[in-house]
Amino acid sequence: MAAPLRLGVNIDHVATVRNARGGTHPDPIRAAHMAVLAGADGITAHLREDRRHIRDQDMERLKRQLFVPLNFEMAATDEMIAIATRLRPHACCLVPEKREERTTEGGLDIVGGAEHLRSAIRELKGAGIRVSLFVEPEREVMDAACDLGAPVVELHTGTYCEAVTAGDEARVEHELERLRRAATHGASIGLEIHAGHGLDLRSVRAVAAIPQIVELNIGHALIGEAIFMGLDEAVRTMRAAMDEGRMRAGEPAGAAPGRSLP
Ligand SMILES: CC(=O)[C@@H](O)[C@H](O)COP(=O)(O)O
Ligand SMILES: NCC(=O)COP(=O)(O)O
Repeated sequence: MAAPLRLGVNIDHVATVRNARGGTHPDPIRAAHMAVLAGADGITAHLREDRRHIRDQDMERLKRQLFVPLNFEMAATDEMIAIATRLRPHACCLVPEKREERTTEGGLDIVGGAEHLRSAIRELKGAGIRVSLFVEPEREVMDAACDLGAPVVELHTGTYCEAVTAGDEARVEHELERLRRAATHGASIGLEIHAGHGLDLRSVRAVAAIPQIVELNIGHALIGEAIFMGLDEAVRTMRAAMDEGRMRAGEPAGAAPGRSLP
């Protein structure tokens, strides 16, 4: 039987709206608390090098105030590693970052960047942080992540989500199959499998149905829906869609709200 499926709510874009006016409203930490009350199992925040949304103080406050696991997304730079090892969040997800990009454009280059990543992983693990690598859903990438000593991978779902948005059924099936194969192989070699990027109410069920995936991290679509239905309702609706996807595959519903991560 598959493990329960956790929901990590990414609050980056609450900070995007706050920063548009340079003040303190809306507060991403208040949003994090609301998301947890609505059923989020954890909170994800990406401290980008250019601080375009989440800021250092947000990470400090999240670490101090949250009672659920904090997943700190970051590039594997010396600056970010120093911040993370001082804050000691539950988890760090290492992501590729380009200053000019609108959002994360692909998984980490874990072959070209292997030696740098290996030492970043070692340092973060040494601080007691659970490390995950944001990667493309490919078999060789799973093997390389395992070789680097990462206990967790987050499969990049962006390409699959683009196919869903385009209504291209053949591509949707192709991308889903890549995710299924990578999840199956990754779990078989001992990796914990997460997934995320671009997921919304149309795309989430099929990913939730992949039994090896134990955590989904979702942000932009949720915060966008919150404008129309409120954050509480948006999180509950997403949670219900995830559980529906999991159950369709004959698996149990998701984790109970507030359940702690391994
Ligand atoms: C790694 C990932 O898929 C997301 O967290 C993404 O990095 C979000 O970054 P933005 O919120 O800046 O789009
Ligand atoms: N790692 C993915 C994440 O945290 C959320 O990505 P998105 O839903 O904002 O695209």
